Amino acid sequence: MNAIVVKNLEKTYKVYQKNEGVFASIKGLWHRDHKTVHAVSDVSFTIEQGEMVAFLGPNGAGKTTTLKLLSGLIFPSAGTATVLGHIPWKRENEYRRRFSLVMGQKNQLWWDLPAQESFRLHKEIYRIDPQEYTRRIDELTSLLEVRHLIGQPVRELSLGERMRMELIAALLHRPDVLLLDEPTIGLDVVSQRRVQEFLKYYQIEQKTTVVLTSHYMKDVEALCKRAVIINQGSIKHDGPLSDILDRFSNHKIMDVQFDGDDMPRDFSQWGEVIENEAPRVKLKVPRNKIPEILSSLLSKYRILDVGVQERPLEEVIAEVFTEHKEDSDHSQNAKSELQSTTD
Ligand SMILES: Nc1ncnc2c1ncn2[C@@H]1O[C@H](COP(=O)(O)OP(=O)(O)OP(=O)(O)O)[C@@H](O)[C@H]1O
Repeated sequence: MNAIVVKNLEKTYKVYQKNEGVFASIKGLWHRDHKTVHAVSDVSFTIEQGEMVAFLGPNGAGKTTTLKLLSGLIFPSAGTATVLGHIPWKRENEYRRRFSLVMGQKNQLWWDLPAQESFRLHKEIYRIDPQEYTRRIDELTSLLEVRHLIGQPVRELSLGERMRMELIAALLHRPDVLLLDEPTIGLDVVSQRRVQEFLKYYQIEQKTTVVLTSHYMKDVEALCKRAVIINQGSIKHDGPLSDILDRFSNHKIMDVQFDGDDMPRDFSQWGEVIENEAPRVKLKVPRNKIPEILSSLLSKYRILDVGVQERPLEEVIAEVFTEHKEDSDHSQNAKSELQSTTD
């Protein structure tokens, strides 16, 4: 059953353009120039109940805007979306009780008070039974290892501790849908790992539907099987995470261990050297040429060991983003060229 259904969703903003100079400022009093920003244009996807999906894209791609639309914080310019059968921007109380939005860059807890005061407020807002509340606080604080910190003002907590408190506040009412916008941003590797492990455990236990945006591919690899890639407001890929490597990476990494000095000086005919710690070399090789390269190397050199790996997801995704940016830059250039020839 689908938990989230998004169809042709659009969000445009009209942004005031202020030109430089005194004259332009005075002119701006009478006449204002505007430009239209297409934060999200024609986005469609569905997410099944209990699925955990990565929502990926470069800066400014439209991820946060989509999550804000799904939370009902903003209204769309066009299109529809339902989350658990509710239209988010109708802001029905029943819907508010069933989802949570966590933004890594925004503090939702009271800064000067201990986290437990914010938790108590959530208890009242969501009308959580007192016994159930105590049970959930116990469970969440011990899973996230912050039980000893709930009496300390939030401003005194480290970023990682605060983020864990934010997650507790978001999960106290047991939402069926959890929207996570960069939940591990700025955290050190240990805190990131802790948050990942917690989310993995919690999602399996509670079967919560989760949409996760993260620039940190370790989060994505650890937590999600499916990825939706958005760039410049529209969806570029939607499918299993493993497909991204198949679809977008034409290369693999070949790790070759030569026998002592019996190795080539120049590898250019086989591939690009990624790492050379002679007698061990890592080569980026075309995916479809692996058997050919291997037999060529084996026929010329004594090789002790060979391994073939996928390229790091991080690298491939970064390339996908750049490719789409270049595509769009090219089409933009083509459009302006066309414009100038037709003018
Ligand atoms: N309130 C707003 N007014 C005008 N433009 C906006 C507004 N909110 C977002 N935008 C623009 O919409 C586009 C998408 O922004 P959004 O915050 O959704 O991107 P994002 O994918 O979340 O990026 P990041 O990874 O940097 O957080 C950007 O170009 C941004 O400048």
